[in-house]
Amino acid sequence: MGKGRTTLEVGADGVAIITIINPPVNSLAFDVLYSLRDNYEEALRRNDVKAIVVTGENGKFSGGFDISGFGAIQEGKNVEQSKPGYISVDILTDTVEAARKPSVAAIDGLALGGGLELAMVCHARISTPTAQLGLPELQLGLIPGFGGTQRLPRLVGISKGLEMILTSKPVKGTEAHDLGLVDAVVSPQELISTARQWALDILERRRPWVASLYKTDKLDSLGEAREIFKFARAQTRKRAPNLKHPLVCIDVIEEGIVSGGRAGLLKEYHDFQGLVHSDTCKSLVHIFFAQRSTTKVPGVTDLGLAPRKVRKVAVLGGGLMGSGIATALILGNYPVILKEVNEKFLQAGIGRVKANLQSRVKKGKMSQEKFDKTFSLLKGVLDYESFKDVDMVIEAVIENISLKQDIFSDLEKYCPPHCILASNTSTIDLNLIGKKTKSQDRIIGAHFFSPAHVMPLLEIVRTNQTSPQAIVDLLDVGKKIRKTPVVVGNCTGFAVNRMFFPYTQVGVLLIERGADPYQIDKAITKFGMPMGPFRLTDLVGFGVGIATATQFVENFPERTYKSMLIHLMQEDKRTGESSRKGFYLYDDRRKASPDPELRKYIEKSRSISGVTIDPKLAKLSEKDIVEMVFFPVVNEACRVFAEGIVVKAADLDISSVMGMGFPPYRGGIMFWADLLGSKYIYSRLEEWSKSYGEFFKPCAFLAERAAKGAPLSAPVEQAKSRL
Ligand SMILES: C[C@H](O)CC(=O)SCCNC(=O)CCNC(=O)[C@H](O)C(C)(C)COP(=O)(O)OP(=O)(O)OC[C@H]1O[C@@H](n2cnc3c(N)ncnc32)[C@H](O)[C@@H]1OP(=O)(O)O
Repeated sequence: MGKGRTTLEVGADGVAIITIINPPVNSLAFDVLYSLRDNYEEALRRNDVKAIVVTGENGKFSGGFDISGFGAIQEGKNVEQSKPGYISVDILTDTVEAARKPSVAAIDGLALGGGLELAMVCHARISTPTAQLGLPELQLGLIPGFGGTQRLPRLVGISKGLEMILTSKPVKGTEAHDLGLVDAVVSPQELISTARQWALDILERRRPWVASLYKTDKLDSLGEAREIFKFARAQTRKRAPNLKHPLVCIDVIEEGIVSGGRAGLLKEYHDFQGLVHSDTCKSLVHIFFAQRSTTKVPGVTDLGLAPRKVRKVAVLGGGLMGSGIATALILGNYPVILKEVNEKFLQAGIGRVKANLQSRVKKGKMSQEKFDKTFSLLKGVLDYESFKDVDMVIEAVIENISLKQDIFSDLEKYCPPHCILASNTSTIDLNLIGKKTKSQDRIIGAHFFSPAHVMPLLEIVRTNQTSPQAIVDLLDVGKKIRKTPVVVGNCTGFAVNRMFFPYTQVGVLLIERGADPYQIDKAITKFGMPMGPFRLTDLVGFGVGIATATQFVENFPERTYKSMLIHLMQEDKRTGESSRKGFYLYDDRRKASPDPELRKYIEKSRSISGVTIDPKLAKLSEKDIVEMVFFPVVNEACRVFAEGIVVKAADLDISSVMGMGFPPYRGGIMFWADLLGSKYIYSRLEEWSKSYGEFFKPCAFLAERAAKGAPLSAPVEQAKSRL
């Protein structure tokens, strides 16, 4: 705290350079903003200053408002509250933009959120070609709060401005130039000198002196603008039906277009204040930091170990997972050797990797040149000959213990002694996999989610013997291939599959007792999940579903729900989406529709389970459905946390969001649960366990936290010490 500031340096040419200094991203904390104000006032006062250039230290303009400062605002601690719109109106608009000395922003690296808003207040912007410029505030459940809703549409037009804000996607300096957001693009070496000269040129009227808030040339007529807003609202409602803040944002932009930029600024300030206190904002800010904290593992990443360089990776198995992993690795610029057992399988694997890359080319996400370069990083092999210089192996063969044991013992022979030996297993104990080797310290799980080149999560599974160095190395590789790695302990299902096994099981329990499967899926997707439990089971396929469920039934017999429903359907050659029949019927375009036939399977499995219809379950409210489906998930998440499978509750939040599609704007499973309260969740589970059995029984950890009224996400030690 208190490390952020700006500096002022006045050159012989009369240009004052104000530099933002607040590592690592020069975020605009309150101390930085007040320092900026003081420097500005000084520059405006001093006779030797004719013009001003604003820039950021270390090649980064600014990553925006200091996100860690939102906590203080939420608690009502900031000074800004005393004067509405103080920063946006008093400092940025009435001091910087209205100054009688011109300002130019010199942008390198990034100008995001408040950073870009500060740049837009300046009278011109010079950028490097690769700088990232954008307003990503909506990703935090907010709207731009320093005038971005007003100035961006005035600089780039309403449609483009809306698009940039609603998608939160930044543009590069070159595109920003084409859009009119920046005035010139130059190399980093020329940035400051060009900005200096530009500022003097503005002063001497050789360049236009533009106050963006009053710019109108890019604005559409009022009638056209209203149409654009109408369309944007309809799109937004469809894309994000549970979110209010994108609609608030459109209202704020519209206010400025209808009533003028200053009125827009005031509405922006007012609405921003409301949103910053919303659960959505709290949840998304939590996710922002939780995602960045997964790589901070006590006892591992605090030992001062540097990741070793991984020059070459071998992937064993070219099936769906192996080829996806190989794709992710070559996309991250790692040379990969893909090993298969015969030429046919090898060619199929290489073909899959190629298809994965080609689909990027087709979607315009990758150039042909980049495709050629990336694909050339892949080499197929049939033996271990070329394994002598690999630094990491990721095994992704079928789930067969003895096969994997043999493979790992071969790997120990053929790979160099420092090589990390990773397995992508999702079910087999890593200690068993490494049983025939003496390399337990370098055996580690690298659990990717399918499709591995798309899904963002990577579970890094450590055993009691995995060395911290191996974990640090895999964390680094994970980051380089753009995954969010979560370090987890070795147990059935690890974090994601373990906490989510009740998700599908509870669905079956409920429909056997009379609940409607389609109503359940509807309520769950309305809550924000990409799919309800039944649609998901269809997608995964009944074969995989039964195999996974068997693991959990064997390991946790007391709390798994045993039903014959899926088996009965499978016997009738219904295997889910791939057979076009599961809980739903599927047409040629994978569109799912309810199947009246389902009833007969449910009736049969009901009688095998020996349960009866409970009329209460036939008319569950949406709220009840959500709670009955997710509280057992919370219960299992509590067990995972209490057992130390993850080091902090936030890791479960990230695992649930990135591994299962839990809505990020609800903050992840544990954060969401804490908003509802441990007592409430406990009491509901307790009540259901009396009516519907052990499946719902709250675990000891949950009972303990509920008894104390303590949050579920409080650190485990801390909770224990309170006992
Ligand atoms: C009023 C205004 O309109 C409101 C706002 O401005 S809201 C803020 C808008 N800005 C943003 O949303 C940008 C958020 N940041 C990012 O997207 C990315 O961090 C980035 C693109 C700037 C950099 O990405 P990358 O290089 O991958 O580094 P990343 O690991 O994300 O961040 C580096 C560190 O900076 C921190 N950080 C990044 N942006 C920050 C911010 N705006 N405030 C506080 N900390 C920030 C991260 O927490 C991380 O800290 P750590 O090392 O202790 O974990």
